[in-house]
This record gives sequence, C-alpha cells and structure tokens, in this order.
Amino acid sequence: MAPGAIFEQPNIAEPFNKRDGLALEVTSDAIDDVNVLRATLKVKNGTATQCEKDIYDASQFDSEKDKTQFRQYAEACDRVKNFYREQHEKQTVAYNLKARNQFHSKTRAEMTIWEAMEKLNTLIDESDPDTSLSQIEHLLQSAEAIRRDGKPRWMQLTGLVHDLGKLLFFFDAQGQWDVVGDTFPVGCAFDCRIIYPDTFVGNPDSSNEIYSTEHGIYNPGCGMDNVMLSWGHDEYLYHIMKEQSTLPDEGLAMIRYHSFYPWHKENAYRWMMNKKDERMLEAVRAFNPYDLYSKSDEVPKVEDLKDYYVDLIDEFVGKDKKIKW
Ligand SMILES: O[C@H]1[C@H](O)[C@@H](O)[C@H](O)[C@@H](O)[C@H]1O
Ligand SMILES: [Fe+2]
Repeated sequence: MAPGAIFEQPNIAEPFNKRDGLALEVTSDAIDDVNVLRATLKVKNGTATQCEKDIYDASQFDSEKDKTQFRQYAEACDRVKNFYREQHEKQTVAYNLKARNQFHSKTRAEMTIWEAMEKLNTLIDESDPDTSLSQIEHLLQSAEAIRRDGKPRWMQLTGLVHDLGKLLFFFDAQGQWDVVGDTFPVGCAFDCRIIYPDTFVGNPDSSNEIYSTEHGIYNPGCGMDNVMLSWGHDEYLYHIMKEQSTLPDEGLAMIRYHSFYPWHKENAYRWMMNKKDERMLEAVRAFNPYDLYSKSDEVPKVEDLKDYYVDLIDEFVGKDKKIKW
C-alpha cells in the first residue's frame, strides 16, 4: 500500500465516519485549551475585563432606591389617566389584527439603530408616570445600569434598544395609545390586575360573548407565542429584532414582554404559558429593574457613550447595518 494511503489525508469526499468524529473532538479540545491559555494571559497582562454576571443574579445598581416611589398610578397626573382610558377602550381584537397585517405589509424606513434612537428623541411617553426624559436618555440609562452591574453584552444591547419600537409613533400609529403603555392580551377577559381595570367597560370586546370569557379564543397552555398582546412598541420591535439581530431568545422576550406588567409583576395570565414561557418569565423579571428603576439615575451624556454603544450594535446587528423598520 502506498504510504499516502495509510496516513490521514482529510477525507472530504467520504461520508462522515468515526475517525472524522474523533478528529473533530481533538480539534475542539485544542480550541478549548487555546481559549483557556488566552484567558490566563489576559489575567496576567491585566487586560481581563470584569467577569460577566449571570443575568439572573439580582440587580445591584438599585439597592439603595425606594422602589415604592415608582408606578404610583393612583396618584398619577391626568395625562397618564387619560392615556390609559383611551388605550383600554381602543385596543380590541379587530384593531390588533389590522395592526399586525399592516406591520407585515411594508418597510416603513431604513435606519441604523443609532439613527433610530436619535429620531425617537423627541417623543415623550404620555403613559409614563416616572420619567419625562427623552427616550434616548431612558434607553441609555437602562443600558448603563445593566453594564454597571456587569451583565452580558447582549443584555446591555437589549437595554439600549428595548423601547425603540416607539418609533411606530412616527409611522402608522393612531396616537400614543397604540404605541406605549403596559400591555395585556386581547381575545380573552381583561384581568383586574391590569392598571385602571375599570376603564375596560368602554372596550367593545368586554361585552363580546367569547372575548369576555376567561380563556376567550385561547386554550390553557397554548403558549404566549400564540397569544395576541395589545399592539404597541414591544410587539413591533420584537419582530424587527428577531429577524434582524442575533439577540438570544431571552433578549427577545425581554423586548416583547417588558410592558406586560400584569404578567411579569402581578402573576396574571399564567394559564396561557407553556414550558418556554416559564423560562422567559424569569428573563423578563431579571430585566425589569433596569428598565424601571434606572429612571431615577443621573441623565447620561449621550456623546460620551456613543462609541461604546455603536460597537455593541455592530456586534449583534451588523456593522453600520440599516435596519428595515
Ligand atoms: O409607561 C411605560 C412605558 O410606555 C414603557 O415603555 C413600558 O414598557 C411600560 O410598561 C409603561 O409603564
Ligand atoms: Fe417600554
């Protein structure tokens, strides 16, 4: 036998066999070794960054804050109360179907994430009793709190973009009622743990024979991917980021459900969850303090932070990538 036939030439044309599997394992072990060596070197050189904290570790940045000062809807100003009355009367199944259809029917704009943040800067959220800062400042406050607590880079990016869906206001929205505010499912009974529950009497779905029953059009355990949440910035941005970023499922859930307070804070609507939703609930809860309690942090200096965050955007969205909004 010719010597060349005995020793391993990579066997590309042959189907996968045991020997290729072994070689793969050896290669992957070697890669692990190199990574360990690199990490050791970094520590020696003093260039190692702070070790990433697990996303489920309790938030630290807010440990001194008085949490009772947030989300005080009973004492909120008329702007907030009027907002929710309108939203609760107009978010119906019929409107939801229409809005979803419209969303899938076109591209509204092409902009980078940073350009979108700048565009959003003029919007002041009428539903929010806790901040009257501009949106770019709120986004940076959330991202900075996540970063300060040493959480992973993908979670920092999630904080940075989580409210960018409010861009909808400049496109197809009918007002702020179909863009901002807490969310809730449509197609089944409105739970009394939603803020200002009495205002749902004016919603035609409240007297619909099917939509007004506890489970409505859904089956218990159907999974939240199959539920229509009220239409707004969360749902819109979720679809955009799912298609156009590499954020993990947990990041996408943080975006999609961050305003679903009746669920992640009040434990309502648990009957609709499946196994995956149980995991996602923990992720959304881990994210919530960074959204809510960072609102009382100092106002960030946008220009000082831009370079850091543009790098982060490049990493998970693509370099200078124009998102199709
Ligand atoms: O008023 C706010 C605001 O619109 C937020 O973006 C949303 O996430 C919250 O749920 C809500 O309370
Ligand atoms: Fe939000």
